Amino acid sequence: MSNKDDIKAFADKDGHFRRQPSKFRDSISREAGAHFPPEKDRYVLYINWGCPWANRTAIVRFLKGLEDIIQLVVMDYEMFPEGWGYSGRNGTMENDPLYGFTRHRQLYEKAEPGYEGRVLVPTLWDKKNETIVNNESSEIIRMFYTEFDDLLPEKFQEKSHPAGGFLPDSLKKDIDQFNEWVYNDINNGVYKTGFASSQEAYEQNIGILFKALDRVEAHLEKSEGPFLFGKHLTEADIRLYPTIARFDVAYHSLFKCNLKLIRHDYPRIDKWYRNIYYDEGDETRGGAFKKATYFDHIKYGYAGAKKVQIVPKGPMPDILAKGA
Ligand SMILES: N[C@@H](CCC(=O)N[C@@H](CS)C(=O)NCC(=O)O)C(=O)O
Repeated sequence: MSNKDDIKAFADKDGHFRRQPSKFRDSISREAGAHFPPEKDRYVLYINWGCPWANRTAIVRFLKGLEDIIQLVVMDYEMFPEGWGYSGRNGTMENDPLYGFTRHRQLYEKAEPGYEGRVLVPTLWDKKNETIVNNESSEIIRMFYTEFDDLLPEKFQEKSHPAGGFLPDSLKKDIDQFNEWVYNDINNGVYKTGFASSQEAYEQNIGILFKALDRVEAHLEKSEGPFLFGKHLTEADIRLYPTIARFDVAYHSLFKCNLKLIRHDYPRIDKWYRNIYYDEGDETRGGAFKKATYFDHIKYGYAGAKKVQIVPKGPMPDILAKGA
């Protein structure tokens, strides 16, 4: 294994972390003749509960009511020497339910013998063609919004969503623009800060990260709320949530993103976050976000990624109470 393949040695020579693009980029499509058409019991979503990118996809699977259509396989939060895998600990699977594999790399090798790229979660697997459809979360969530609608009851279809879908045409441009800086400076910004291997790279990225959080706080001040783009949940909320849910409990300590805490210093972001986490109504389809948030997996997962033996306990509680 070369240094570059080691998740714990992410930064380049100049000290800056640069994320590698995901390799598998096919699509499930409801168009006639599609190679990966939407079908019940055909696709499997592999995740762990620590990973924020995997978290988005699990959230959308719940939000769309796809639980009976797309199988979910939850691996350990621990990164083994060979990468992601199975242990049966903490409610995770004991091994791959399709093939009995103990490491996720074996699935990538089944899809592509001799595979040498990164073994990532989330992974969307096609049981019929025995291959990986896609391992890029931003694309997987968009397939989940629309491509299974013919198999879903009307209430879960995009046309029934009060805003016209999680990515409504009327907001698509604004949400795409919002996603872009949120991805660069926040979702990936925490990694650029946490995996920086020089003081200069760390200080540069932590400044960018907190400026972007200030920008979200200002955005929420102007928006009618309670969501980022108004009265209804959209992709912008789905993509920001996993990072905020990890912020105080993991990034603040383990990734040294410690200029401020969400709960103390960003009242609007914190209110937005708690509203989404605790919601059990129609907007979150009965609590999709809480169901997909496992604080212990997050804390232990990031401690493992940073090779820290002792898992920081605080701040407590993991999330402030509903009406606090
Ligand atoms: N751009 C990808 C990133 C996925 C990703 O980096 N996942 C991490 C876990 S949080 C992973 O599997 N890392 C293993 C590695 O890089 O070797 C996505 O959004 O799906």
